[in-house]
Amino acid sequence: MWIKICANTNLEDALLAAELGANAVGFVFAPSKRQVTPAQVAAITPHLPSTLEKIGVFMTRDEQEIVETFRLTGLTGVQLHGGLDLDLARDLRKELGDAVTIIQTIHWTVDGEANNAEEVRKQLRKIAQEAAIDSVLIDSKNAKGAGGTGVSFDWAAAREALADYSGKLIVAGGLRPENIAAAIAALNPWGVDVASGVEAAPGQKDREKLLRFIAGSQPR
Ligand SMILES: O=C(O)c1ccccc1NCC(=O)[C@H](O)[C@H](O)COP(=O)(O)O
Repeated sequence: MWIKICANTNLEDALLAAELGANAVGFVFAPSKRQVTPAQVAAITPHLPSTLEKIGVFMTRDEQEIVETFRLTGLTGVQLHGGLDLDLARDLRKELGDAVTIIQTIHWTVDGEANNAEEVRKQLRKIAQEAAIDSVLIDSKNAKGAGGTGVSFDWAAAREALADYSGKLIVAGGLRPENIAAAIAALNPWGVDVASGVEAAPGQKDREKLLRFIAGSQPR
């Protein structure tokens, strides 16, 4: 199982995630209580293991902003969190080549009347035909935000909509040590991603929670 520990704001937490077995760490450039600047991330990444993936999370669809941040910060991947924009993914692939891992986020709205299953299916069909995208991350969205919500979506309802997608699927949204095994059992993803569920406080990771989350992500 590929494991990404997201929304890191300091070197100690990112190193801890790596030490405990995470495959990737994330840094949020999107507006958030965990938002970091390119300068902060540029100071952190040189001290991380070279084998650890370093993913920047972007809400913007401004290609130049993403490219400049990628080049300045030592990232290995970008997570496109601001909606599906195939042109943006293609342009980033063209500009950054194989050096970048491109993760496309899609959302499951947990409040309101959205027809999530149909929308998710539609987006996955488009993504399946798009070579520029390496993997898909499905995350919860609610009135308060579209990332780091700490709220899980209805896995049973999503299961069917996700089943036809044969690419790399990463599940996020409200995952915690207590529910990670159930999420994996329900959705059989390629990877998992967490931000608030392993924190002691916003932007600060908790060693015990990290340990339990990573242990719970292992196959049984
Ligand atoms: O983590 C944030 O604060 C955040 C804010 C805005 C956009 C994205 C954000 N995080 C991106 C991630 O990949 C998170 O891990 C994912 O949204 C899950 O968060 P959580 O529900 O807190 O585990």
